[in-house]
Amino acid sequence: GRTGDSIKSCSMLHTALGVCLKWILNINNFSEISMYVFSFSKMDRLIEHSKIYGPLWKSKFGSMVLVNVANADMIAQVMRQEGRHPIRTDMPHWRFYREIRNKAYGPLSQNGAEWLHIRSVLNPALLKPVHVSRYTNTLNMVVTDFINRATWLRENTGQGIVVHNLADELYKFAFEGICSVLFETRMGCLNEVFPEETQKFISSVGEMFRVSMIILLFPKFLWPYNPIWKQFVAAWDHIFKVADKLVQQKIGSIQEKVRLGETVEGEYLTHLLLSDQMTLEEILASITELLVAGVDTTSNTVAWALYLLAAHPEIQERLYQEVISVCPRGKIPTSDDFSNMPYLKAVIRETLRLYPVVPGNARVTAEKEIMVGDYLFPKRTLFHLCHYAVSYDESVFPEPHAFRPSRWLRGDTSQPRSHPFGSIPFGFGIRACLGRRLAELEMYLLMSRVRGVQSHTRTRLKPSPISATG
Ligand code: HEM
Repeated sequence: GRTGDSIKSCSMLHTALGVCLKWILNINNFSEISMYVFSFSKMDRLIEHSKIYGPLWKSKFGSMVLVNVANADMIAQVMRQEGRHPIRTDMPHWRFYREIRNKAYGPLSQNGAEWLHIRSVLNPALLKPVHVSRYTNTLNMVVTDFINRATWLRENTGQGIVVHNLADELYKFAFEGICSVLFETRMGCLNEVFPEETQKFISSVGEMFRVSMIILLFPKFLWPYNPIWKQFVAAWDHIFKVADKLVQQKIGSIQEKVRLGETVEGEYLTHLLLSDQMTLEEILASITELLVAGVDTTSNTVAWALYLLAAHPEIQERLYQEVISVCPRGKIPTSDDFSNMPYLKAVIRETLRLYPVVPGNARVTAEKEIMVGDYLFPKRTLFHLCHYAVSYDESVFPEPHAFRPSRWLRGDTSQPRSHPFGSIPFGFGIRACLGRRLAELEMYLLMSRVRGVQSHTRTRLKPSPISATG
């Protein structure tokens, strides 16, 4: 639903903007640029380009010149030369918003030594498996609510067979899940009546991302006169307003506990507020950026995984057998159970190879010149690492279009081990995804219990013993 609508409105916007940009700004490659923003089918052009131009070619994005890298060895070369403070892009529009509103920067928008400091504070509670496993109960409650809601929707609006708008429902699930961890608060996204304020918050996040790439196509001096910039600012204002309210609520409840002499316990936000390693403004900025980075990514991956499973009953069956062997009779899984579910992990891993929600990522070599292949690139070269193209390179993954989770099983000797940089859906190195462990836990918890709601695909499935509880 949401994806379909946005693609429709995007293609109109695409045509209109293409004409305006060619005319006003003399930018001719809007189709190529738009593929980053709008759809996967257009991403296939990157594969075509890598076949035509080879593993390294230049292109333009607005006024920026990109060096595209579509070869696993060369991607490894770029990533292994990144210094102590890798830069993705300067994020000038995100930074400009923070400048004019006097806000702090978070892990996505900050660079240099300040970025390293932010990561050193945020990393432990999000990346260490032992810390992340503490969010299991919180997330399991969200999964239970999601399953209840999906079951209700299927029975009441889908003639007992279909859950309509599953992508929307998964988005709400991911939003609720991440808020429950980051703000230690339930937002009510899975309630029968969807809170209006939460809806506005979600719309603002979507709006901010939608216009974010478009702004980059205009020179900075034009931003203040551009209606799109105003939308961008309004969206961020709303995101920060709601995040600020949630953080203030948490501070209020901590103060109340201290006043009553009670022990203050909590998870992520409480931990950040109680340690004095960041100012309140910095905490707010970081939490907000974590939130915007963590919703679409997780929900889209689960949506693709369910779609792929529905098309591959034999893989679905194997997954189901694994899940019930580890969690029989409706046992709710814990994080420890996933070490005995290699196939579930492989299903998610293969989904991320086929549909990496971040199909390519950027690196600016700020600190030194770097060598890629036989070429020496100067400082400040902006590389676009084309992970999507490499994931479909048959010399890296034989039969690259096949959905084959067994590629990722350790014991599977039927195929050669893939190149370590052939598919890196969470990035690599010290600037890699901060939410990886949380996203994986959230996806495994959902996928191991969701079988009973997969009938959105109109495939009749055996009812899950687990969904019967929810
Ligand atoms: C399936 C889910 C996800 C995928 C595939 C994904 C993928 C990525 C990728 C590819 C990057 C860029 C890495 C690089 O440049 O080397 C990234 C960065 C980031 N991700 Fe994720 N992500 C996911 C979920 C999440 C979640 C749930 C959160 C928040 C809890 C999150 C927070 C971040 C942040 C803050 C960064 C920026 C890190 C930095 O610049 O220091 N991500 N993610």
